[in-house]
Amino acid sequence: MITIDNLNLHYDKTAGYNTRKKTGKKETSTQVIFDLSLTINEGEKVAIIGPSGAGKSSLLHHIYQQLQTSAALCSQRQGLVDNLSIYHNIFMGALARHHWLFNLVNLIRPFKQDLNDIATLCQQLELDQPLAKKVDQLSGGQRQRVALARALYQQQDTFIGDEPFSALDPLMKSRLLDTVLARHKSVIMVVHDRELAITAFDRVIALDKGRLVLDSQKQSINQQQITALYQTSAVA
Ligand SMILES: Nc1ncnc2c1ncn2[C@@H]1O[C@H](COP(=O)(O)OP(=O)(O)OP(=O)(O)O)[C@@H](O)[C@H]1O
Repeated sequence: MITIDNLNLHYDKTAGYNTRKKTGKKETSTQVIFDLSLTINEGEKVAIIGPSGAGKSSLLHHIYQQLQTSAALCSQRQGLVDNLSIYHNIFMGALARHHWLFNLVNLIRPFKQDLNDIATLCQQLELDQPLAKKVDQLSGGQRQRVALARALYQQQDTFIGDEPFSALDPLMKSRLLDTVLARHKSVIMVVHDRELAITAFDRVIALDKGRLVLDSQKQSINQQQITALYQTSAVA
């Protein structure tokens, strides 16, 4: 599904992420990923872990750039439109599936089918708020579930998530993760909860200071190695 070969990713203040080669001139950018090679096959459920600033979001951003229209992204930034309703924010996930005229009519006067589908989705995500409510009136955890619902409503085979449950309590986090895993063939997700990463995913990838330091299938994960990764980083 995706092959990354010796990736060196830089973050430039003006141009954002880029993969340019070193020129020898004075550097104006920061390198965030170093010599990273990785293959992720279709059907895999992969957790990306690592200490803060390790490069997890940068790697996820690069993966999404490669997959683009074939993957649904649920990023930390959410990108919700504050003065639109829950319904409208979630329906945006389906815009690419329909003709623009259908989208326009549906946004002005929602079709029953979409209203029902989105209401069902909200129930599954335990979001018990009126669909007409504007998202700027929601809590952090409710907003996170609207962003998650919008990504699920894209109905893609691949889900890419950057800690999409950070504002939720552990039990709800675990239930919603099960929903995301069940609804997608492939999942690549940054997960801050190490325990959850190890128990719920088939494969765990760890980054530290921009480098791939662990790539392990669930059955052969070395818990001590993961603990050490976070301890080393805390004292560094
Ligand atoms: N907008 C930005 N401007 C400058 N540097 C950035 C920017 N975004 C990321 N970086 C740099 O890239 C490095 C990796 O950041 P990234 O967000 O990928 O890490 P992360 O592992 O996802 O961290 P966290 O767990 O805290 O979200 C950081 O050290 C940071 O300094």
